[in-house]
Amino acid sequence: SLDWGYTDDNGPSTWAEKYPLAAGARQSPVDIDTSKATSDNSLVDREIDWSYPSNCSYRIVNTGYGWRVDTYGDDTALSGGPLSEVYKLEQFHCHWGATNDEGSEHTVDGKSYAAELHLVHWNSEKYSSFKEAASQPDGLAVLGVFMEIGNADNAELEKIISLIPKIIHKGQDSQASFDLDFGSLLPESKHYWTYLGSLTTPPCNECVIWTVFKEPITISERQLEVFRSLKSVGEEDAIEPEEGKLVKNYRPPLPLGNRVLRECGP
Ligand SMILES: CC[C@H](CNC(=O)c1ccc(S(N)(=O)=O)cc1)c1ccc2[nH]ccc2c1
Ligand SMILES: [Zn+2]
Repeated sequence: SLDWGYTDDNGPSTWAEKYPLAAGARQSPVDIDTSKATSDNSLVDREIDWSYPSNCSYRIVNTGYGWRVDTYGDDTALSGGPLSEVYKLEQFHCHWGATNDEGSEHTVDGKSYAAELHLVHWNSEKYSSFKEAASQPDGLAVLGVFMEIGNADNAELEKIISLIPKIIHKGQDSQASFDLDFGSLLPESKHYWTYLGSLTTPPCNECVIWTVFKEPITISERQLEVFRSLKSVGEEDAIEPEEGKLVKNYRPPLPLGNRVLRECGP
């Protein structure tokens, strides 16, 4: 069985047994209590700036915990906002729930969204590899984008969704350099919250500067169902067809504690 996962016997409440960092004081996700967010001048008009060439995505893989698109970071850049250096895009992935009233990892005043997209970057100015950066307090920068159910398909997401039938089982991947307009995967408004946190999956390293956009993007119910058709087990694991489906892969919020939650944007 999986070392960790999202079922009752290996889910988030059990992670600290094997991954002690999961019990730390700087864990993610958190509930964004908007009354606690400070819009101090430290971020005033320090908008977050990103630049991604449309051909930087080269592979989609079923990690057993969801899908992940691997990217060439060379010509990508994330800077500004809470970041002091330029970070490069390493990969992006998504978290979702079994029903549409749950699924995001961060919540806003207790409200969950149907899913949450994570664009994972690393501090290539200070560190020499993603893995090294993942062991540093300012090593990674993750952009969180809420996804809510809309009537129309999200055309950019459809390019990813059309590849999912090729990676139904854990470990399968598809080398597809697909053209993606990241602009459509990010909200129009650059209004965001930011705080210091962690990876939301084991080993839960406390190495992430989180930036969560306030404005959600939309995804259709059909597209979300395709995410839920992924399996957490390999092709060789002979199990019942309905078993092993990745119907949910989100970690519920952890206490913000005495961390500062900053807000920026119009
Ligand atoms: C250090 C962990 C890392 C694997 N995990 C991740 O890269 C990762 C990235 C983002 C998020 S989220 N949901 O917060 O955005 C969660 C996990 C990782 C990277 C390289 C490694 N080499 C050997 C082991 C190993 C583990
Ligand atoms: Zn994530």
